[in-house]
Amino acid sequence: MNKAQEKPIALSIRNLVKTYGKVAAIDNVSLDIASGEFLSLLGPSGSGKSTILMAIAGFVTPDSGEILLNGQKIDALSPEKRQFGVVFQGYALFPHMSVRGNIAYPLKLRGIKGAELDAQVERTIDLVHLSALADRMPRQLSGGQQQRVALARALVFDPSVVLLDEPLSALDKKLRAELQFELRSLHQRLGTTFVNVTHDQEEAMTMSDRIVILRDGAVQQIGAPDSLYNRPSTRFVADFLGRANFLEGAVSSVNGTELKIDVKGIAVRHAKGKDAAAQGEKTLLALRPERIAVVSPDQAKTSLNRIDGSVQTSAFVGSQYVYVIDTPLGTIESQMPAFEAGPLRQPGAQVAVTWSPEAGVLVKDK
Ligand SMILES: Nc1ncnc2c1ncn2[C@@H]1O[C@H](COP(=O)(O)OP(=O)(O)OP(=O)(O)O)[C@@H](O)[C@H]1O
Repeated sequence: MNKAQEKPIALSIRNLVKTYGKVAAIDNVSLDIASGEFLSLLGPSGSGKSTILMAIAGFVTPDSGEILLNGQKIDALSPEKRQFGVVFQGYALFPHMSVRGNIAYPLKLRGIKGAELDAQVERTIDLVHLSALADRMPRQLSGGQQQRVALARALVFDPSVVLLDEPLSALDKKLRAELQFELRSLHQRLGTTFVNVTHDQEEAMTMSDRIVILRDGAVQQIGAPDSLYNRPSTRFVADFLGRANFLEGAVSSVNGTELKIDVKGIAVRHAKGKDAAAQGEKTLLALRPERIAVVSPDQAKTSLNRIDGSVQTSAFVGSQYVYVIDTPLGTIESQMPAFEAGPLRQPGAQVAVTWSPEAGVLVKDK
């Protein structure tokens, strides 16, 4: 059980279904979101992320199932009555109001005035680092600054839950990375419950306490970023969250701690860990590229799996070398820290590919 799960449940989704014609946009989804948790819904285009978020917000009416906030059903409440903070792509800033005016608006709607209004607005402006820009109009702001205003507008009235739909997708890569970190830091200071929709795996991993992986409207796997990354249960999850090499084979022998897997006639050692598999069983081994080293054939340690091969493609990408190696097991991708790996090996170089029996994880082929 992770830390977030020990906290009280803020939002519960039970058996939610929403179909459009023959498409199940939400296919029987159940989820508990802990109070103070940052949860991301992650999946490819069309997997149902936005529809789930819109159902939570109250803009989409589910066919069946229920949504509870702090144990109370909210299905019949209008979006305004749910009192969530929202940052959606379509929710633009009011162009005729200054930054301060935009941020004050939700408080004015709620009848807050005078010194209380001013104090809450200033506190929120500080929180998102907009003090120097508070009197500007939206058109005088960059994309990232506008996103900060939108976030401040969603936070200013202290909502218990904030819903974010691809809040950073319009920004360039560097700014997106900065704001991901800022949002994470903001969340860690505030302890508000956040539900975030994204199709960007890095963004989900950076910001979230837990990630829900969706496919065709259904939940594939839920977990903390590290547990999903290190222990994906299916090929789809391993492939969607990061990169992976997949080796198909069958168990040729089992001892106390290790399996031997026959992959194209080659014995691959795999430390069982939590993976149980019986002799003869078909297996799919997922191996992250950064767990695979490319070394000179004479350097390979005997304690590791070791396959000879030749470099097909190599690239230097700043912190890492990326290799694609032709081997009798098929092509294998490796990523190695560049600072300790010597010079980049060129296409055609004869090498050995090595990895520890602990490096891989058995996944279901779906
Ligand atoms: N109003 C609608 N009418 C008909 N079909 C819809 C409607 N809204 C969503 N869908 C369908 O439901 C499925 C899920 O859509 P949804 O927008 O929730 O996916 P998503 O994961 O958010 O995708 P994206 O990342 O592209 O925004 C898709 O097949 C989509 O075409």
